[in-house]
Order: sequence, then C-alpha cells, then structure tokens
Amino acid sequence: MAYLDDDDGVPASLIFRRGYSYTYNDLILHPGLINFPADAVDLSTRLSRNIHLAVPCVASPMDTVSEAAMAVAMAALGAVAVVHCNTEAHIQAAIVRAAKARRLPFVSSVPIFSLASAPSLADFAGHDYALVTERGDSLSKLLGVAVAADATNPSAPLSDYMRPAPRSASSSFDFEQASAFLADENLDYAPLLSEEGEAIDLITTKDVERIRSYPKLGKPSLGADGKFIVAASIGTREDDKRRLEQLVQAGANAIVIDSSQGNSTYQIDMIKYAKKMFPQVDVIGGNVVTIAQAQNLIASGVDGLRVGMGSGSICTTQEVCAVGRGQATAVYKVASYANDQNVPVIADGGISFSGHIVKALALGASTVMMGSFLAGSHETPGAYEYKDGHRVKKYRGMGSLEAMTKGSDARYLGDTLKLKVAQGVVGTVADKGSVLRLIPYTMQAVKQGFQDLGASSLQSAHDLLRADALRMEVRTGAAQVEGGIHGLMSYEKKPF
Ligand SMILES: NC(=O)C1=CN([C@@H]2O[C@H](COP(=O)(O)OP(=O)(O)OC[C@H]3O[C@@H](n4cnc5c(N)ncnc54)[C@H](O)[C@@H]3O)[C@@H](O)[C@H]2O)C=CC1
Ligand SMILES: O=c1[nH]c(=O)c2[nH+]cn([C@@H]3O[C@H](COP(=O)(O)O)[C@@H](O)[C@H]3O)c2[nH]1
Ligand SMILES: [K+]
Repeated sequence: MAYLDDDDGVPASLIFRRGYSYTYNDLILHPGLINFPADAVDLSTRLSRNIHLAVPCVASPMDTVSEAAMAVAMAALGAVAVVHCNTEAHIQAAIVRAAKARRLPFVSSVPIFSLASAPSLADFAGHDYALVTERGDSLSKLLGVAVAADATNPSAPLSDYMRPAPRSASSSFDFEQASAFLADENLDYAPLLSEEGEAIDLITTKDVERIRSYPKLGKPSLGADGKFIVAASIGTREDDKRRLEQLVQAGANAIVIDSSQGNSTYQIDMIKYAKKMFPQVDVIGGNVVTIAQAQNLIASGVDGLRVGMGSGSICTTQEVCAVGRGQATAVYKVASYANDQNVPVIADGGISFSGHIVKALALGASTVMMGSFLAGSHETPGAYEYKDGHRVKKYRGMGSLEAMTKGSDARYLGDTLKLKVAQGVVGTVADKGSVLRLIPYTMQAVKQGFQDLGASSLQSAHDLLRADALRMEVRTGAAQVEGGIHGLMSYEKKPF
C-alpha cells in the first residue's frame, strides 16, 4: 500500500484556486506508476465534438504557418491545420480545396504553364519538371509536361519542347500507393490527376526518397468524405458569412472563428449563424480564457473551444491591453468546465517544447495549437533567408502591423477604428526541417511524458486529473532554473 502524504504534491483543483495566473513553466507534474511501454501511449483525441484525430496537434491559423502544404502534412500525420483567413475568401477556399484534393503528405509546388508560354529556366524555380495545362494553372486539363533541362532557349514557346505526360497517378493515391505506382511503372515522375482528369500535382522518385527518410506515417486524419480533414478560420464580420459558405463548399471540415476575445455578440451571432446554415460542420469558437467566456460560447452551440489570450510567442496582447491569463490556468479552468459539456479544448499558444504539450494535455486540453513551434518548417508559406549565418523563415503575429496591413485591414481598420495598434510582432524562426519529422519525434517525447505520469492515454490523463490523482507543484524561480540546463561552459542542444 502506497504511503499517502497530503502534501506530497497537490492536485490541480487546489493549485488553481489561489488567485494566481500560472503558465506551463510555473508548474511541474509529479510522476506516477509506469506499467506500460511509452509506445503503448494512445494520444488519439478530438479536435471538436465530431472530429477525431490520432495526433493532438493543430497548426495555427496564421499566414506564416498554415496553407495547403501544412494542411496536407498535418492531416497525413493524423493532426490538423487551420487554414488562415488573412487573404481573400476565394483564395482561402482554393487553398482548402487544394489540400483536400490530395492524399500525399506534401505539396510539390511544381510550376504549371500554359502551352503558349515560353518559360525560362528560372521559371522552373528549381524543379526538374513542370506541368502543362490548358489554362496554365491547376485543376485544369493536363496537356503534357515540361522538363527543366529542355528549357535552354527562353524565347522558345513551350509547344516546341513539351513532352507527352507519362502515365498519371490518381490524386487519391496515398503515399504508399503513389510510390508503388512509380516503382511498378518504372517512372522517375508522374503527374497526379483528379477523377475529372484535372492536374493536381506531380510526384517524383526524389519525393518518395525524402518522405521515406522521415518516420513512418501513422493513421491520417480523414473525414467522412475519405479526404484529408482540413479546418479553416473566419472572422465575425458580415462578409465572413460569404467566406464561411465558400469554405464549406470547398470541403472544410471545421470552421474556427478567429478572435483574441471570443466572448462577443459578434461571435455569438456568427456561431449561431454557422450552426444553423451548416450543421454538419463543426464550429470552434474562441479565444477564451475564463469559464464565463466559455459558458457563453458553449451555450451558443460551439463544438470546440480555443483557449489562450496573450500567451503566444508573438503576442503582445497582455502588454497592450492588459487582458489575458496565464496559459496553464486558462487551459485548466476552461477545460474543467468545457469537458463536462463534451466540448474539447484546444490549448492555443505558448508551446515551446514537448513538455509544454504534456502539461497542456494533462491539464485538460484535448489538443495543442502551435504557431512558432511549427513556423520555420518546410511546410510553412514563405522562403528561407539567411540571418547571421542561420537559415530562418519569417513568423509574424496576425495582429502585427505587417499582417494587419496585408489582409486583415477591414477587420482592424475598417468601420470607425482608424488608428492602428499592433497586438503582435514580426520575427524570424530557425529552419525546423519538415513537420513530417518534427511532429513524430515530438509525439514520441510526449508519449514518454505520459508514461512518466502513469497515463497510458489522453483519456487516462484526464481521468487522473479529475480524480485529483495527478499531482503537481508550483516551481520556485530557482526550481525552474534547476529544471533547465545549468552550470555548463557550453553545450549543444540536439533534441532528436
Ligand atoms: N490568442 C491571442 O492571444 C491573440 C490572437 N490574436 C490573433 O490576431 C487576429 C485578430 O484577432 P482580433 O483582433 O481579436 O480579431 P477580431 O476580428 O475578433 O477583432 C477585431 C476588431 O473588430 C471588432 N469586430 C469584430 N466583429 C465585428 C463586427 N461584426 N462588427 C463590428 N466590429 C467587429 C472587434 O470587436 C475588434 O475590435 C486573430 O488571428 C487572432 O487569433 C490577436 C491578439 C491576441
Ligand atoms: O496577441 C497576439 N497577437 C498576434 O498578433 C497573434 N497572432 C497569433 N496569435 C496567437 O498566438 C498563437 C500562436 O502562439 P505560439 O507562437 O506561441 O504558438 C496563435 O494560434 C494565436 O492564437 C496572436 N496573439
Ligand atoms: K506573449
């Protein structure tokens, strides 16, 4: 019989009672009993009432994070991305459609030309091949392929050297089917065509080798339509109703209503409208950090809640507006209410490493939403640049001046509000490689954390939390220093 000491750690229900706003770093979770291997930990979860995921990770709706490439990679991994709305509605819908047209874990971004064009080698943008279609864009009839090595004379029209397309693969092929197709047909590359014969993409043996170098893909996130699950964000303005309709037509499985303070009549009206018009699509509301806010949105019919205000790495909301909450407290409080209402919680922002994910999930979240953690990966929009010898990509807050003047102008500056005040910054993050590698390694670390807790699944972690069996403590400043790397002259931190 285990020796029980009331003070041998305290349950969350006591920790979060004292009028402090705690963040992940303030807390340390206590170990439980290990009686299963780390590989046996089941991290499967729900994004929202009706959307099941094998991997509890969500890519933020930000224009330096989530477009088609992130959406297909995350869905192929068993996770999900929320396509941002900082662009015209028809472009956002086209991104959702492009992601849902694929079953491969990547978007190759091969150039697509029309027969009348005369591309230069530079127009191939480093690709060995390009597709030639009737209209010169995707979702148009495939005419043939262009090979970069043939583009020696920039004034020569493509019709002079276009090659007939080799046998095409179906865009509904997953990675294993597509790589088997290339091998069986003995091809170096193959166009991917939709059932209607439209050009979707192109796969090469180089792509196959690259994907094979990553950890094996698990169970993908697939909707009832058999296609990748893709979510998309909208705002709460009148014209967001038209955006919503276009996104639903494009096949979006979930709609995230994107706001820093979700407890508004604007959002409540939009939730009701969306649920009435498209009851088959899950609506995720937010952001909220208190039970009172959550109550309003749940009463309005949301299927999921996004939690976090000012906790993001690029967020200045707490500095600018003085409003928000420590992320650990916010997640615990909102989840303790929402989980009772069968509404899953997304812990949004402030995830810097795998331990933060363990803490967010152990405190009641069903998924974590990440911006900076995924920023700088191959799958994010934007090009790499070099800064002080480091390969970096831009990452910016959606409330930064730069992002606001790009697309969300109407949202911030329209109507009566004419003075721009930023609630976010623009920065850079290091190259993270592919999320197809980053997420599996990170999830392995999260499984090891769950094993340490003695929780063999996300459900079991939530059960331990509710039963007050999960113990934890607040760390002093010195304990936090002790928990990090210290006392070394120099070191190299290589996580995997
Ligand atoms: N999670 C966080 O801590 C934060 C996130 N952000 C991100 O920045 C972006 C923008 O967030 P917000 O500025 O909160 O966007 P928002 O669209 O909720 O609010 C912008 C402004 O428009 C007003 N507004 C919204 N709907 C309206 C309507 N129908 N009629 C009249 N006025 C209306 C709002 O009250 C607010 O003043 C999002 O991507 C959000 O996720 C920004 C700050 C903090
Ligand atoms: O105060 C803010 N100003 C902004 O400009 C901004 N842009 C994004 N977000 C929120 O931050 C989350 C991503 O946070 P991380 O980089 O820490 O993952 C995202 O998922 C958002 O919730 C913002 N918050
Ligand atoms: K912050």
